[in-house]
Amino acid sequence: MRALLWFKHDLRLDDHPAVQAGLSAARLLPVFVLDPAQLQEGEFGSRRLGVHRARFLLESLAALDGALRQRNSHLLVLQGKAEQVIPQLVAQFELQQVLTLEEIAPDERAQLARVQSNLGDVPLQQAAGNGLLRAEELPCPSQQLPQVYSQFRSLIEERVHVFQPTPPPQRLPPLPEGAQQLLQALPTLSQLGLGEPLSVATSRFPFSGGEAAAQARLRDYLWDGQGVRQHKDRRNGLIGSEYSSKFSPWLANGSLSARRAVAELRRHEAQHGRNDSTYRLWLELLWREFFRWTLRRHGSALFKAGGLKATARAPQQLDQRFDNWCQGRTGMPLVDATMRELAATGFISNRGRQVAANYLVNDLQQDWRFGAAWFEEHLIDYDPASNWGNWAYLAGVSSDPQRNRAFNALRQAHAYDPDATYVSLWLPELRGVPQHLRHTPFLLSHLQLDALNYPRLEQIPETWRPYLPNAA
Ligand SMILES: Cc1cc2nc3c(=O)[nH]c(=O)nc-3n(C[C@H](O)[C@H](O)[C@H](O)COP(=O)(O)OP(=O)(O)OC[C@H]3O[C@@H](n4cnc5c(N)ncnc54)[C@H](O)[C@@H]3O)c2cc1C
Repeated sequence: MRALLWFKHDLRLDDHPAVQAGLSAARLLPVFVLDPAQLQEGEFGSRRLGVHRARFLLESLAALDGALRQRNSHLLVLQGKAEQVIPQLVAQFELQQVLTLEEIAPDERAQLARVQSNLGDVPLQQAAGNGLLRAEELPCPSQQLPQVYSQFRSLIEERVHVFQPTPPPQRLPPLPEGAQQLLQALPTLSQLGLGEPLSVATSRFPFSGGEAAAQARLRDYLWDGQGVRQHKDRRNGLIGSEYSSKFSPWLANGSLSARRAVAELRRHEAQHGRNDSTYRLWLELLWREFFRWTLRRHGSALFKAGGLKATARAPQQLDQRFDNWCQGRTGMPLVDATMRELAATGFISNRGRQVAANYLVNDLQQDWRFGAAWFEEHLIDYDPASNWGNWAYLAGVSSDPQRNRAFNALRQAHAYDPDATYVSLWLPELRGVPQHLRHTPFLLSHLQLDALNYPRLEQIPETWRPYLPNAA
């Protein structure tokens, strides 16, 4: 058998069913297709792929190519539309099968269908591989899974799941004759029209793309540094590399298998004992799983203004306040610091995401989908199910029955950034303001704010009154 191995959001050799399926091929052509359309503005005015994730992606592809080279193979990276590129390669090298992992998001599924249609009689074999649970491992048909996280979790936890990921192969079949000639250097960010990412001295975790970096972080968080044992207490942190696992960018592009992560977590628990923190990490990974099954079930409905609730009335306006939010210039320091960190580094904490998203939807009353699309462009760990699922949840249009999830942003600021260290890090213009006023610069006079070149809040919400400094 001569096969094409099509990598998409699964940039690894470990625990990869399509890689395993390709091992018996006489010739195997590993391919990744980069679609330049991802770099153009979409429906909501943002790109689907921004500079930070593109950097991470290019590093991940280089690492995958390196790993393949060590095993007698190569990665062919081509730009174009998969529905044209894949069938063309199949015809050119007389391949008999295309192996890949299945997709769960509607656009990606539609693309798989187009590829299959253009392949004609050549089968496109899709294996499950980026989630934790396969459909046959669920306790009920997927359409009957509970639509509320707590119930989903309880149901999944009724059974003990043992994950036994397959290790990476030692060697892969050779490329088809002549395929070497198509190999070319990866494009640079500039060639993709993205410029270069800003170099940020205060950047938190030094994320680098690729499977080896993912495995190193897994090792460090679970074994060497054992950060996992404090996960519960630290998970609301805003600064630094150790407040959470930082697995998400590798999980999102598939450099890390979720099943491998959980298998290692179980191994850690077997050796060092289970505690609230190790359990908490499992619960976080179950959130990811929950949103994956939600996306599978509801498909494109998740991307609609009303989300999964046909009758819900999510705000649908869009005005200057949205641009201010994107630029980190709303006048609410915690939100602004979060948005500036996102633009500068491509990563923000879960707490930061919640506060910023909530503020856009509930305080600024803007259309949540534009916020989700902005995150899509900027997050290095962007994942359709987790991003749009979390946004819909916060906008009150998910399958969760609770409608109003409004946060008090000022209360959050005092609770999670009590010394204003985080806002001082990302908002240099506030460093000269007395510390007790750094979360409330809107209490300063017009003259003072103008001198700082920091925006003024339109209005101080009534609910913030109890959290204003006494001096005000
Ligand atoms: C508005 C909003 C948008 C988000 N967009 C994304 C996204 O595009 N991609 C993404 O991976 N996560 C997203 N999240 C979820 C969460 O913020 C990140 O997964 C987490 O901050 C990543 O850091 P970590 O790997 O250190 O997480 P940890 O706290 O160490 O958790 C471990 C893993 O569990 C999963 N996880 C944890 N929390 C969640 C959650 N709430 N939803 C889904 N999975 C979770 C992730 O895979 C994460 O890597 C979003 C959250 C919000 C509120």
